[in-house]
Order: sequence, then structure tokens, then C-alpha cells
Amino acid sequence: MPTILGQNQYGKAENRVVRITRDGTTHHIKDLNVSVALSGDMDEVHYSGSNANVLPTDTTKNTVYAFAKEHGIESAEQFGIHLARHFVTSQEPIHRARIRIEEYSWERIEAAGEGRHSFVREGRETRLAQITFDGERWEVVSGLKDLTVLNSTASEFWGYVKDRYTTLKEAYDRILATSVSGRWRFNWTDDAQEMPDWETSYEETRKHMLQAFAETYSLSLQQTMYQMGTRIIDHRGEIDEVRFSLPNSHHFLVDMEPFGLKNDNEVYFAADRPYGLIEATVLRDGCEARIPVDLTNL
Ligand SMILES: O=c1[nH]c(=O)c2[nH]c(=O)[nH]c2[nH]1
Repeated sequence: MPTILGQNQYGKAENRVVRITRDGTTHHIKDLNVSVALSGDMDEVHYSGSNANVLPTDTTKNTVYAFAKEHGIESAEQFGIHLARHFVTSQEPIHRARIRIEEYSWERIEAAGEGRHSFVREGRETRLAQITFDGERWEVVSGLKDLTVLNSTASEFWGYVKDRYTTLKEAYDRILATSVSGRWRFNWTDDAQEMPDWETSYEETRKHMLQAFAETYSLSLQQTMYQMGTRIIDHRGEIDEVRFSLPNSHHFLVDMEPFGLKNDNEVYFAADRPYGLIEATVLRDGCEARIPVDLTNL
């Protein structure tokens, strides 16, 4: 045979599932985008077209919705663990399941009247979770994207290398802004270990990240980023690795001299591109880096 089959996986991507839980007239909402990727003994469907080992992607979709009904959605991580375990343990040919989840936040609208059933989509970040199970070991990587933050002072950038193409002026008081994309890997790997409280872990990790961003007097975005990772590793024992991808959202002071005006760090042009892209992994000492370097691959 002139070719052989390499890595392959399949499943239904982007199942949009909204679960309402009713507690009398008070309703709760969980809004997820769930992608299933399964792999295992799938050579034959590729080589000969035999579907004997193929659980249809349509079924994986139905399972997502059925599990939302039967088990509810306590957290993205918990939901992903249920699904991954189900696919690997219920179907002999399936050896590995990867569940990716995006979660959208809804805030309750406090209004007059009996019902508490109205929500506004929060302009918050998108929460992310990826759960992988091979029948023995778990890997849970959580994260977020589009967490947009800005410090309007306490940021400098100077003392850098200058060559004949360098035109950047040293900055002693600049805006530091970024849209955080981060992933963190849990050290929970098998059922015998106690599971983290996923909801608390997410909120606390997010809080440490934001506090480190706010509290670091920044000499570079690299330094701030490292502090954000360090703060998480120091405070969250359940997390061993953090990976960040931070666009440096440049804010350029507008030259107002042509208008006869003095711009005293007040008016900026917020450039959308190009942007510096600052990325790094922060690891607990002695731990292995497993989160892919390119977060668009996760
Ligand atoms: O925080 C920064 N890090 C850089 O590496 C860099 N490079 C640059 O032009 N501006 C900045 N800012």
C-alpha cells in the first residue's frame, strides 16, 4: 500500500447547548459550545469504508444534549469529564476522547416581578475547557480568551536593544493593554485523586491573573505576564502549568502639536494591528510543559 493512515479523529464540533435549571421561578443558565473528537480503532473506515467501529458524529451530538438533560451542567470541566468517560468506556473501539468546551457567561437581569429568568450576555471573556481521557489518565486544561484589560499608567518600556531600524521612543509612562488568552493545566490525572472544585478554581485563577496584572508595576508585558503565571502557580496548588498568549495592544499618543495643543498623556490612537505578541509558559518547578505552544491549536 503506498500510503498509511496517520493521526485521525472525528466527532461533532460546536454543539451549542443551553441548559436551563429551574429552581421555582428562579432559573439558572449554562451556555456551552461543545466539540467532541474521538479516536481509536478507526483504520477500516478510512481504508475500506467499513463503518463497523464508527459511532456516528450525529450520536455524539445527541449524547451532548442527552447528558445536559440527564446530568445537568455543573461546570464545563465536570460536563466534559462525563462525556469523555462515556465515550471511552462505552465503546470498545474508542480509546481516546477529547472534549473542548467554550462557555459563554450570562448575568441575571434584576427586575421587578416574580420571575428571575432574564439574563444579559456578559461582555466577559470566553471560558474554555479541554478534557482528554485515554481510559486511564485524564488531562484537564482550562482557560479563557478575550479577557481585555488595561492599565492606564504604571507601565514603562525602555533600555531595549537599538539598531539602525529602531525608531521606538523609550516610554516612562505608557498604557499597557492586552486581551488575555490563557490556558492552565490541572494536576488531576486519575479518578483516585480528589477532583478540584472547577467553578471555584476558575474564578480564583481569573482573580489572581487580574490582580497580578493590576498590581505589577510593569517594565515590559513579558514581566507582567510572568507575574500573572507565577501568581496562579503560587496560589492554586491544583495547577502545574500556565500558558499565555498576550497581544500588546499598542496605544500611541496622538501628536497634537499641528493643532497647537499639548497632549499630556491624554489622547491615544488605539491601533488594532500590527500588535506585539508576547507568549510564555510558566511552570511549577519540576513539572513538564504539555500545553501546546501555539494556543490556536488548543
Ligand atoms: O512590553 C513590551 N515588550 C516588548 O518586547 C516590546 N517591543 C516593543 O516594541 N514594545 C514592547 N513592549
